[in-house]
Amino acid sequence: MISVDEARAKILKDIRPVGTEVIALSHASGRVMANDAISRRTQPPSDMSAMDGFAVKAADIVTTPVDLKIIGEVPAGGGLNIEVKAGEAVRIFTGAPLPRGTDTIVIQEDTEFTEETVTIKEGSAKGTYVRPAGLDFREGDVGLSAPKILAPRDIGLLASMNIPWVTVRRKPRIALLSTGDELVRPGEPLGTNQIISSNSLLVASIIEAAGGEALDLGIAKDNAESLREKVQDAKSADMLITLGGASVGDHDLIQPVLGKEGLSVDFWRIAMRPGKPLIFGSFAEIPMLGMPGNPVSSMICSYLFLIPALDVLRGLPPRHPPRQKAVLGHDLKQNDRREDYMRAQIIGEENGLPLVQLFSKQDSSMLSPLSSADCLIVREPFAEALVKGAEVEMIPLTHPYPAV
Ligand SMILES: Nc1nc2c(c(=O)[nH]1)N[C@H]1C(S)=C(S)[C@@H](COP(=O)(O)OP(=O)(O)OC[C@H]3O[C@@H](n4cnc5c(N)ncnc54)[C@H](O)[C@@H]3O)O[C@H]1N2
Ligand code: MOO
Repeated sequence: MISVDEARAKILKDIRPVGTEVIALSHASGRVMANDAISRRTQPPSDMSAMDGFAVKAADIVTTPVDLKIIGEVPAGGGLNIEVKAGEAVRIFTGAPLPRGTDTIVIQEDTEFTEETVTIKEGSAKGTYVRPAGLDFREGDVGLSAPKILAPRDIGLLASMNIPWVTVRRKPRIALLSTGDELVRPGEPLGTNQIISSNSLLVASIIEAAGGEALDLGIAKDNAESLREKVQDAKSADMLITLGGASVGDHDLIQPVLGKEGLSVDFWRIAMRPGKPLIFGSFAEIPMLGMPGNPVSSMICSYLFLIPALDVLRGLPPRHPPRQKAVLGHDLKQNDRREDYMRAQIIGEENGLPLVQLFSKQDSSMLSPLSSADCLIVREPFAEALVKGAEVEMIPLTHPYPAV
């Protein structure tokens, strides 16, 4: 058995970013921009007013009150081709360009005005409420550097830079193949002793949350023909994930059957719990993760290995699940040789840290405690027994890692 860190390094070493595509900016939120964004315009394009009021010369309003002659009006998007002279002012609105000769805005609340004349009641320093040309960015500026996951505010910036199309990484296509005679899809007729294939939807949801596209290849029966037939559709994907059949039982067919179909195994079995029988290799020249069938095992393997693999496929640096300190709400016995990822709830706070309580049952088949867990408590191999109040490492099951 290899360690979790070795497994992660081996998986990430073999994965390469997928290709790019050009898409409309309106569809680019959450996608990974693959080329730097260079601004196609200057913003603001000229000196602009930040307020509704009057454009004046600062030199005219050093002493107040003072009366100025109104010689015109300029709205946002408008323009006034005149030169403002001493003793003159222009009615102006937010977002409008400053007329030539003016350098300061007086907000209308600080004035009294008729059609012809404005009385400036309070002076303001030169440049007040003026947004100078290029305040935000200039044509030719690198607005955003690639690679970058485009957030809604980035979409706003690119739009303002007049970039209607962006080059992004394709969404990595991840084929998901469930295996097992006992499995049926949710909502389908259920035979005696059959269960629902929950893993494929669970893992597909993680893939979607982490920026990929899941291709559900369905459920292969526990026989060679069914597995061989169903796995063919994986060949158009960027990565294959099999669910179940990874262990040593007579019906665990992933290695014996796919081995004859070109599966080359890099490693099998990790010193971790749950997730021990994870297989990593390549199938039809695409990376393949053979996840254990127990639902919690496939979720934790996805969290530790699949999400970073998706990062690399998307051309991003791979993330580690975020870790933080927590305080144990009870004693905990020593650990064996497998690194343990234990489901727990946050029940309060102690010394400024979350106080955690592990679920009494840690069976890797159990989805109810997984669903109500707030975090995973990580225990190193051979960790010593701990008493209530001891510090432990925890992985919160929340953002910024995709919440699962
Ligand atoms: N003799 C040994 N037996 C087992 C070992 C071992 O080392 N020696 N490892 C155990 C561990 S740990 C795990 S984890 C499981 C993994 O087994 P497989 O990957 O072969 O998975 P299956 O046997 O196919 O299924 C295990 C369990 O999960 C259920 N399952 C499978 N697929 C799904 C699905 N898509 N949705 C929901 N549930 C699923 C399946 O019905 C089984 O109950 O092996 C241990 N055994
Ligand atoms: O290692 Mo298995 O994944 O515990 O149940």
